[in-house]
Amino acid sequence: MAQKQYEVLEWASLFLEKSNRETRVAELLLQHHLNVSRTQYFAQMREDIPQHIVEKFRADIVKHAETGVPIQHLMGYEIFYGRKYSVNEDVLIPRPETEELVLHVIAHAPKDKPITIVDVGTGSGIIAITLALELPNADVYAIDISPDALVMAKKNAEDLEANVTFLQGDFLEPFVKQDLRADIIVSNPPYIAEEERSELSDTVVNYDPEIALFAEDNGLFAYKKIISQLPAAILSGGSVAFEIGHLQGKAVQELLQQTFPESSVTVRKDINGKDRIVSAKII
Ligand SMILES: C[S@@+](CC[C@H](N)C(=O)[O-])C[C@H]1O[C@@H](n2cnc3c(N)ncnc32)[C@H](O)[C@@H]1O
Repeated sequence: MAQKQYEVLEWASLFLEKSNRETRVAELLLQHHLNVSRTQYFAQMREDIPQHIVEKFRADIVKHAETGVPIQHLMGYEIFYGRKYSVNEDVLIPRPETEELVLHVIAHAPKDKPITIVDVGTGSGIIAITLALELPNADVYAIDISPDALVMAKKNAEDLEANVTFLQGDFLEPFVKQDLRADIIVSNPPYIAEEERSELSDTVVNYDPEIALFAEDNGLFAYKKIISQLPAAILSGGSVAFEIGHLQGKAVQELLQQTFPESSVTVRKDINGKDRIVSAKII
C-alpha cells in the first residue's frame, strides 16, 4: 500500500520519540532520501512516496534509534553556511554555532587588501573553506593534528573548489615554523572538560572524535596553548576569534587579556543568548 509523505514522517516521529531520540532529524533524513529541496519537500507533503524510498528511510531511522549513529554519518554530509561538507567518524560534525563564528570573522575582516587567515583545528574544513570562498582577498591556511581529519578537509576543499593550504601539526606550530604571520586567527578548538562527558549524548561521545571534543585543564588546554603561540603568529593590528563553551567566556577573555594587556577583548553571545565567541584586536 502506498504511503503519503506526511504518514511516513509521522511514523518516524513516533518511533524516535519512543526511543528518546530527537525527531528533528527525521525531516532532514527524509528530505535526503527523497533528494528534493526544502521547498519541494514541504510542497509534496501529501504525495505518495515510492516504496523503496520508504524502506531505506525506515532502515536508517531504526539504525539511528538503536545505535545513536548520527544521521549526518548515514547521509555522509552536513550543510554548513549553505554548502555541503562530507563528514565521517574522523571529523566533528559541523555545528550551527560555528556559523556564527564564521559570520563574525567575515563581518570584521578587511576586504580592501590581501590578508592571511589561519583556522586552527580545522576538522572537516568548514571554517577555512567558507572563509576562502567568501573572502577572495584572503590567503587561507588550515591546521589540524589529525591526518585523518585533514584527508576529509582536503576532499571538501577540492569538492567546493576552495583554495586552502592545509598543514599538519600542533595548533599554530606548523604555521609559525614557516615564519608566517596572520591578519586573522580563528579557531573552534576542543573545549569540553572531561567532567562534562556524562552530560553529552551518546551520539556525540560515540561518534565525534575524542580529540575534537575534549580538552584538559577544565576544557581550557587548547585556548592556553594557542594563546601562548599567538605572539609569534599574529601581525600587530590583527585579530583573533575563538568559539567557546558557553561557560568559558570570562576564563578565555582573561587568558587573552593577560597575553595582550593593551588589546580590547570581547565576549560575544550567540543567537540563543549564550556566550559563544571571544574575540580580540591585537595591539
Ligand atoms: C571542535 S573540533 C572543530 C572542527 C572544525 N573546525 C569545526 O568547527 O567543525 C576541534 C579540532 O581540533 C583538532 N585538534 C585537536 N587537538 C589539536 C592540536 N593539538 N593541534 C591541532 N589541531 C588539534 C581536532 O582534530 C579537531 O578537528
